[in-house]
Amino acid sequence: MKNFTNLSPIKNTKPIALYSSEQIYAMEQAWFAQGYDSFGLMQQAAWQMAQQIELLYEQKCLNANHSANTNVYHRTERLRRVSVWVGKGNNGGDGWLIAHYLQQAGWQVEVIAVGFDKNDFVIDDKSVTSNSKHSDSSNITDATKALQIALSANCHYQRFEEIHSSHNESEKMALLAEIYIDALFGIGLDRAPEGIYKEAISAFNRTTQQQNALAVAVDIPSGLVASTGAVFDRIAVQADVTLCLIARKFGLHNKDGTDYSGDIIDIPLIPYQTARPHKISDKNAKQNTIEAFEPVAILRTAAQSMKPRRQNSYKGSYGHALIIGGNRVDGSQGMGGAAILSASSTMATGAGKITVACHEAFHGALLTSLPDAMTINLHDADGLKALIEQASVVAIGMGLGRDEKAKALFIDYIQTAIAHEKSIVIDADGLYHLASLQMDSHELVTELREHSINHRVCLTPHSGEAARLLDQKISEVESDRLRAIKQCAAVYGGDWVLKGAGSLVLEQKSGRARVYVCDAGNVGMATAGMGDILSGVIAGLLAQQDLAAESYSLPQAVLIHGFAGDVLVNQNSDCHSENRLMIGQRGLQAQDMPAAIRHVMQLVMVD
Ligand SMILES: NC(=O)C1=CN([C@@H]2O[C@H](COP(=O)(O)OP(=O)(O)OC[C@H]3O[C@@H](n4cnc5c(N)ncnc54)[C@H](OP(=O)(O)O)[C@@H]3O)[C@@H](O)[C@H]2O)[C@@H](O)CC1
Ligand SMILES: Nc1ncnc2c1ncn2[C@@H]1O[C@H](COP(=O)(O)OP(=O)(O)O)[C@@H](O)[C@H]1O
Repeated sequence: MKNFTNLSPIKNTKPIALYSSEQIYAMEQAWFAQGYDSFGLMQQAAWQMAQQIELLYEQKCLNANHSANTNVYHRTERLRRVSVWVGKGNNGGDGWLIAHYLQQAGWQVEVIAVGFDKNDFVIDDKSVTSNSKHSDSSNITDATKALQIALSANCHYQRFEEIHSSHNESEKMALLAEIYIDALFGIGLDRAPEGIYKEAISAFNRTTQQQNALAVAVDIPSGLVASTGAVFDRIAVQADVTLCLIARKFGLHNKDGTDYSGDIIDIPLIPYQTARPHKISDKNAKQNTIEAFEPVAILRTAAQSMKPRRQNSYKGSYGHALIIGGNRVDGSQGMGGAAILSASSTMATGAGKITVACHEAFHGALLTSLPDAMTINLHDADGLKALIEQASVVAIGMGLGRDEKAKALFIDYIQTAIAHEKSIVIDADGLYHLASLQMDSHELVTELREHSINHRVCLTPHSGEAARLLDQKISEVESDRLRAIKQCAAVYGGDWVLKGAGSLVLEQKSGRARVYVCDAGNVGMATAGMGDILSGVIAGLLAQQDLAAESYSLPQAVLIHGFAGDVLVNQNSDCHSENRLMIGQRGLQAQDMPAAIRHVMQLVMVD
């Protein structure tokens, strides 16, 4: 859980470029093509990681001393013990060299080798002394060379296969350590770990937990797919810290990545951003290289600052948001709350005026909680279409209903909004209807796509809604959320949020799509109505024409929404009143959000 004791991330942190594993391999290849040695790169990687591990160890000792209430730090008296778990690829190669360097630095080291044959440990002096520029030019791989160097230096090792039993592996390990290094799989993982590998990952997690030890992943936690953030069958190393080599992987920040990676420390190693275009002489190769290194997404951890309003302005200066939803289909309880929640967050962002078009049955409830809103009957088509003409932004779909009557209203109101060149936000049941219209090859889908070229159209599905829009299974969307959001944009046009842990945002500008990962929000927000709140924030920002473009952008809206949730679950540290109630991950309600949104809006204001 992120700590928002200090809310400065809202204003200060820089965006971070995220890459797929294919791109990282391409970066390495471009580096080697400039004449640099692949084993040299592995040595640098391992050396820098060894340094980081020393620092992490010192930090761990300091923390332990602080919690033991002593200010004395007995560095030299401590045993420094590390257990390094290695696989057969280059990630394992990194692990062997880390073990070697830490042993040289005085650590007690044990390597747990997984998937190795006994013959792999026969010392071969030739491979240690081999100094071929590229390992491809000899039969010795970098990983083998690393293993041989560690063996020659007498690094102690055990084969996992020999110590593994269904009982307690840790009893059979020669060494119980303070730090466990996961170098089983890196970016080369391309299928579910099975058999001994699956056992090794589980044993690694069990042991680090039993020992209360620090779990440090080399490059990426084993089991996590670098390009997607997926984990097969929940089998992945649970890292406290990930030492991320070369460039940030997209998978560390999406889906399961946020659960498994822990704190991320970058070890950049090569200047892939600046060195690549200059040294490659072939014109075509140069173009390919530039394209290959375009990040797949940008991690946004900070919201943009907003300027104060002009004193000489009035409510009309800050737009009129029209929220259309909250229907009641005959015989049902209805979904009035969806529109009310959405309107309340629109208001909390500072939109000048708000009208809620919902079923008349909910007008009383709406005005009780939001007396500042205007109301109109959702089914008063003529009245509502006249209002659409006046509105600055139309947000539609939250609790709209899925019956044919609601579908007809959706078509009518969207066509009116398009005819009057309005910004449009579509959520929930609106997305349901849009998916049906796409299946029917209805002209509205094309009209909306064309409208989105020159006007803001924001669509905000979660994975289930995206699956329906794409006529795919939810598992297909979830297996590659990056691909899914791009497909949504390609089919329907417009700007998109694919909601969930590490919400993805896709914005199209000048014919170019940019994807962002918004690093805000928490699992407490996995409750009904949070999506309605998000659509309200988007509409509220879009309504305020005085804002700079970045300040009403979709990433900004998603960040403000996420930070509001974060403020709530950490609000004891952020508020000065001892008496204020705490809200935790469990029990956070969508109705708590507007107050927190107002708070975040104030935090992002420039003084
Ligand atoms: N190149 C460089 O210069 C540098 C690279 N660096 C490091 O290299 C790492 C990438 O190395 P990598 O490409 O060797 O991939 P890696 O993650 O070790 O895995 C491949 C191995 O795993 C296996 N395998 C895969 N999935 C499996 C499964 N489910 N179950 C079982 N086996 C499975 C696969 O076997 P195969 O598919 O061949 O059967 C193969 O043996 C990168 O993350 C970074 O740490 C740094 O040192 C910087 C310099
Ligand atoms: N684990 C999580 N981490 C971060 N944000 C989350 C998490 N779970 C849900 N959210 C956010 O809460 C909102 C939930 O939206 P949605 O599923 O549409 O809810 P509803 O349909 O009930 O309004 C989304 O913005 C989503 O990104």
